[in-house]
Amino acid sequence: MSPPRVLIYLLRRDLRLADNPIFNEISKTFQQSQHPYTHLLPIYIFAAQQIEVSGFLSADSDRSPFPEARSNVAGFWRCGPHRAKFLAESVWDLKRSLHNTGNGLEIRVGLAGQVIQEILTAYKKQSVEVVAVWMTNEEGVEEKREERNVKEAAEGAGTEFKLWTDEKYYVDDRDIPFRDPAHLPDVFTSFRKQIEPLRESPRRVLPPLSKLPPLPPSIPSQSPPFTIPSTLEDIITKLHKPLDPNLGLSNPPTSPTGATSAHPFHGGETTGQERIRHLVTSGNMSTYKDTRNRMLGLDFSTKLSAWLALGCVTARQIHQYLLNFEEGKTDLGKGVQGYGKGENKGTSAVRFELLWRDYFRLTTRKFGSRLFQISGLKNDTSSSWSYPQKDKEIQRKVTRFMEGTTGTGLIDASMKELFCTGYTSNRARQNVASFLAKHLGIDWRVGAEWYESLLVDYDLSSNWGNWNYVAGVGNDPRETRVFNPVKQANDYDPQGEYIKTWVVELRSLDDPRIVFQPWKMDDATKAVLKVAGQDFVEHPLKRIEYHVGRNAGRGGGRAGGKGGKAGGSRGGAGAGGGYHGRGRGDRPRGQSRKGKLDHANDFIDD
Ligand SMILES: Cc1cc2nc3c(=O)[nH]c(=O)nc-3n(C[C@H](O)[C@H](O)[C@H](O)COP(=O)(O)OP(=O)(O)OC[C@H]3O[C@@H](n4cnc5c(N)ncnc54)[C@H](O)[C@@H]3O)c2cc1C
Repeated sequence: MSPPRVLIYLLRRDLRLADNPIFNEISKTFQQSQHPYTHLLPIYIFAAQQIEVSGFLSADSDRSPFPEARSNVAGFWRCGPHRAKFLAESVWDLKRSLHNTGNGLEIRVGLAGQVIQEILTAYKKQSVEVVAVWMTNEEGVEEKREERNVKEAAEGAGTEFKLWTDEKYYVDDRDIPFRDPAHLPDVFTSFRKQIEPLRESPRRVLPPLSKLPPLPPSIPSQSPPFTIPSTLEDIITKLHKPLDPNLGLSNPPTSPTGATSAHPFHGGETTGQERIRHLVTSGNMSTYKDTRNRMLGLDFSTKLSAWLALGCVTARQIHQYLLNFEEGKTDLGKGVQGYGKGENKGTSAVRFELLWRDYFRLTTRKFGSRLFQISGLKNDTSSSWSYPQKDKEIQRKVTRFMEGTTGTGLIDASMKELFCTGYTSNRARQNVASFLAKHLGIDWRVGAEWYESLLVDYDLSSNWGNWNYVAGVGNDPRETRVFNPVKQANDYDPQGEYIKTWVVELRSLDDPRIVFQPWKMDDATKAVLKVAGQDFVEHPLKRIEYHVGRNAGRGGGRAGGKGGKAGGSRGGAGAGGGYHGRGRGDRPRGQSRKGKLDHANDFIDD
């Protein structure tokens, strides 16, 4: 038998078998009679700079050689519990799938360059030839450094290195109409127009894999002081171990009875594929345009973001499912509204949003480290942001923001939901980001870092790009845009159902206007609700000037008594006479005294 020739594939955010350019190539070449390599070693590394790995220490007395994986500005854990779990599940799902193909996946912790170097050194000692190290590229300063480090490690050992373009985006890199990232338009609409028609833009998904080479006969083990456990449950436990469950908050939100997660999903390619199929067969792809701005429930939006972020599914796979449905090419979705009838407004809107994701990724490529600077992509040094590090009062505000006790209902509900579940809707995210940056004037990066820590779907470009955008230092052409979270709650949560789900103290209120701004409740109501003395009713961080008119909520929100009666007491629609007339709050839609309000139904768009 000829000696093994090993190919190492370092997996990153490409955690899938299907539509994966590297696995596709490996499978193709393995069919040939002359194999360029005899064995394949897929490796996933929990990257110590981004995920705290001290939970993997072999003994309690061991010390991690790596600094804690905390964020730059506010010092939060960079990968909080929700994403850590989803990521571990995704890695494990791939391990299982690879195992079923006769291969497998090795899990390591550390810094990618070092881990690869150690493996190459160990193989050298055993006289095992490693023919190449392959990995896919990512945007981002750290990600690029990681690529350079792995390249150096490989080439230093005399091994070929190849950086592949992952094909997980909607428009393939080869089809973007410019090569130089500097040519990316600074306004999304201009970019979109270069790409349209969107339905024609994606490439076809890659063919299914046949066979993959086996794992090498010997595999160097994880270097001390770490040990990799052998079950998914243990991996999740180790990832969670260093994280204080309260994440540093003295009054962390707790999941209220009856509040269910909008994102109860497990990570991995298998569940990602199931989710896409569910969206097609339930008709939710077709109704997406009408439901996407909702905030409660499983299916108002696709919830595909976390799978997309880790590359468990690709945007063009989603597109392919949509095409098949629109053209009636498979039975999936047969009988559902829109089946076989071409693109509809729902499927078109999904494509539109997937292009936003591409756009933010290209923005990272264009602007590099400016994405993380307070002056943002615009290099705007004119705003004076408050820095929590320098001021106890600002720190207190940030804590209340994170705990969801600001006194603005929509913001508080979203922050509590985020903490408890790792997810909150796009509508809520826009309001939260605008509230922190524009209403509180606090360093927006603190919010971006809190999201990085907590979001199950955290994605470098989508997160930092959106925060830049909403904070007014990114590529939103409407510079002065400010979201009014009271108006937004009235428009998108007219009965206050979403807010009441997460701000449990408000559940018995029947006046949505008080739910939107609980600090407006009268003393009697505070007493009934047992909230007297609490910050969110006594000391709102912001008293936002917006009065909900008599027809509260387009969906028929009820206007209760001025004091916001609790639990079935007096105060039905219109009772008490609060909020009559066209006062300041009844300005034409989309306008406020200070800056411009967003337009009610807009996408994050042109
Ligand atoms: C302040 C802020 C931070 C955000 N951080 C992230 C993040 O870390 N990761 C992330 O994936 N998205 C982020 N988004 C974008 C968006 O909120 C989420 O993609 C979306 O809410 C995820 O839910 P969904 O999959 O149901 O989205 P859907 O509404 O079903 O959209 C379909 C897909 O399109 C993409 N998409 C939709 N809206 C956007 C957008 N505005 N920007 C980029 N891609 C988009 C996502 O991949 C999403 O899965 C952020 C938005 C804001 C305002």
